[in-house]
Amino acid sequence: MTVMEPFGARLRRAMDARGPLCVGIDPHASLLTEWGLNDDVAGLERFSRTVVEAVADRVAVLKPQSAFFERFGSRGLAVLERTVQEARAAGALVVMDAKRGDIGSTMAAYAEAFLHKDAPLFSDALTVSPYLGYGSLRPAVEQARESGAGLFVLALTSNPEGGEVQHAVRAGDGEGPGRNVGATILAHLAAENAGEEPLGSFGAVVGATLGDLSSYDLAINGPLLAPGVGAQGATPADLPRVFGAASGEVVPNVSRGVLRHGPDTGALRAASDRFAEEVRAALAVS
Ligand SMILES: O=C(O)c1cc(=O)[nH]c(=O)n1[C@@H]1O[C@H](COP(=O)(O)O)[C@@H](O)[C@H]1O
Repeated sequence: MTVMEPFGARLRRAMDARGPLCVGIDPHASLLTEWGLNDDVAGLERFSRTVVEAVADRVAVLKPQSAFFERFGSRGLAVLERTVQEARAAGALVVMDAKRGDIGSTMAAYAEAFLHKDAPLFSDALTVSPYLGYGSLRPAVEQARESGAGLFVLALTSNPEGGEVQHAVRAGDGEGPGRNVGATILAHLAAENAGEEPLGSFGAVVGATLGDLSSYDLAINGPLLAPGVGAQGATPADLPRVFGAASGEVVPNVSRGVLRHGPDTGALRAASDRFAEEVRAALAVS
């Protein structure tokens, strides 16, 4: 049996070859309508195929948002399976954005669904929520290691409501004041990725919308998925200010900012290329 190279190594190579941009496949009902498609399974399939055709051969990562597929039940999930397979076949890494999180024994089943090498929805990485406690993600970490896959763990999310959980300060552990929950998640990830080269497989989600993050230790030796560029108001030029010395590990995600240019594949490609170029210029480490 061939064992797949770890996700972190595959991602590093893809980022170096293609640039770090991640394009989200988020088939909102409103976008289907804007594209002249019906809000049904056929519309969903055309939308997703078009995005894959337009950009899967040029961006490092595609991130389908599972909710927009689950909306259509089993037929929507069948479209999601094909989308993942076609995107991977075209050379993109796929991050399944399903934000799963549960008690450990149930988490093992979620991990099997998305990260077991024989799973119909096998993806290169999965977004997960650590808010049942980081340790509840252990089975997903183990499954990812076994499959050469990765995780993106919600640490500091892009939405304004996230702070009430993620900025909460834990009681001190006897060695000084406690740190906030987001920082604790980052510390767990740094431990997970320790010693991995060229990059660990266990990434954090850190919103590009959050402004100066210099009070956080973002050096987790893993990728930082940064949603919020485009429709949520962040720009590629903001990235160095937000991520500082960790900018080289940032995978900025743009969904609606690219998708609103469809349904023409050329226009989608051009929009993705523009973001890719702006990101590359902004993150160029001198
Ligand atoms: O995990 C994510 O991808 C995610 C985390 C986060 O903190 N904020 C966030 O917007 N996302 C996702 O990133 C995408 C952002 O989409 P746009 O705002 O259209 O670019 C959506 O699929 C969100 O679900």
